[in-house]
Amino acid sequence: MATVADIKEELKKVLYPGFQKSIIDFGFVKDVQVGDNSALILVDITSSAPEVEEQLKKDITVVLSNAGVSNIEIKITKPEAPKQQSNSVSGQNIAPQIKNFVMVSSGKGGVGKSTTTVNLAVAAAMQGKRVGILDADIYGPNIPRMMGINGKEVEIVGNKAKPFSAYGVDVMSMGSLMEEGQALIWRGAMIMKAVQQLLRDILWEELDILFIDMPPGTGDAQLTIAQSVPVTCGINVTTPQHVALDDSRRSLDMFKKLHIPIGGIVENMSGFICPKCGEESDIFGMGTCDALAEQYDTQVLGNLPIEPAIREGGDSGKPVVYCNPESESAKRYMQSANKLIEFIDKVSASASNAEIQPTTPPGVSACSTAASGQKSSNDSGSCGCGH
Ligand SMILES: Nc1ncnc2c1ncn2[C@@H]1O[C@H](COP(=O)(O)OP(=O)(O)OP(=O)(O)O)[C@@H](O)[C@H]1O
Repeated sequence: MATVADIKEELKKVLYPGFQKSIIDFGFVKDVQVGDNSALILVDITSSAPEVEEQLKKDITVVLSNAGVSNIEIKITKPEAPKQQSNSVSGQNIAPQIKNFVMVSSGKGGVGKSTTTVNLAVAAAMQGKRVGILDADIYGPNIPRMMGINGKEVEIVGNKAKPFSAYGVDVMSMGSLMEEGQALIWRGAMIMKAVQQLLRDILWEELDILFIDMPPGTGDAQLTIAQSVPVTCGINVTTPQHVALDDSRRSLDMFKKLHIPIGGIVENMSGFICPKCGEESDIFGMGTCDALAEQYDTQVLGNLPIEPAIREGGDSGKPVVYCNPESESAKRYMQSANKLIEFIDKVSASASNAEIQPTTPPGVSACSTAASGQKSSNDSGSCGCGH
């Protein structure tokens, strides 16, 4: 017969959905009682989402059945879901201690979105702002490497995770919380839950600006963030080629549909600065974002050249803006951050997400019916609701 200690040992295999830690390590298992081939497990969780409870019941049952326990009773207590009227038009903010949220997006991967996030955030911190980075790029969370905190253990305080601190910036990444490759199979409801946890279950201090590095494209994660907090503005990172600009338009259209003010466009890999002679030459094109910015009634925050120092800074966890402040790119990141801060100051007071609140119950996105057992109209992970 399994003892209480045996059962607890087995429960260490049950990870809290969206996190790398087990329900035992989180301290969520409040009581274990064993009888003749039976076990009663009491679990107290912090999420009110029904899909988290469902997932845990399934995982606990599998683990204990495999250990030979046949009669398993699981009781899960959780906080009551926030009340929401079906026709709710009130805005939501699940991280009210943060003054401004900046969503950093790109039409596609590899254009330098994370690099830009890191350098703009560090530049803003160097200008005296209290800054955080939330790496919500679940498909390629590379902020930890770029900020030099790769592989560091997350500190848990109570039921929450403490952000890391690097270059004067608070940082938390999906990459620090989940197993490698774990998110690749995520769809709809799981992505939304994970993204909300990054805002709610992380011990963010009072911040002036939280930069949110989004997964490329326009999907569930973008919509969830926009519904969960009033995003002050969105910025788009793109390379200058016309094919890249087409993808950027989708990303800029998404900001418009989500009622997010567009803070500007960063034209990355705009020309090449030779490390030997310092001369700037055109590779992918330069200045192509000016027309795009005009079309969307916004500004170009900066033109960042291809500069080996930027890539080296990313790979070695030493952001160029901090570690090589005399470089041309560091100066341009500083100017871009300045422009962004000016924009934030202008629109901060009016940031609201009241117009995009879901009319579905909490925990179920207006865009995904996965949690209610129906198949989503768009199973590719992107939002199918027209937003
Ligand atoms: N201006 C630049 N000069 C030189 N290298 C750059 C520049 N911008 C980005 N890079 C390099 O390009 C690579 C891709 O950048 P990054 O990871 O920031 O892109 P991303 O858009 O966030 O990609 P993904 O969304 O796929 O994670 C990195 O190795 C980065 O160091």
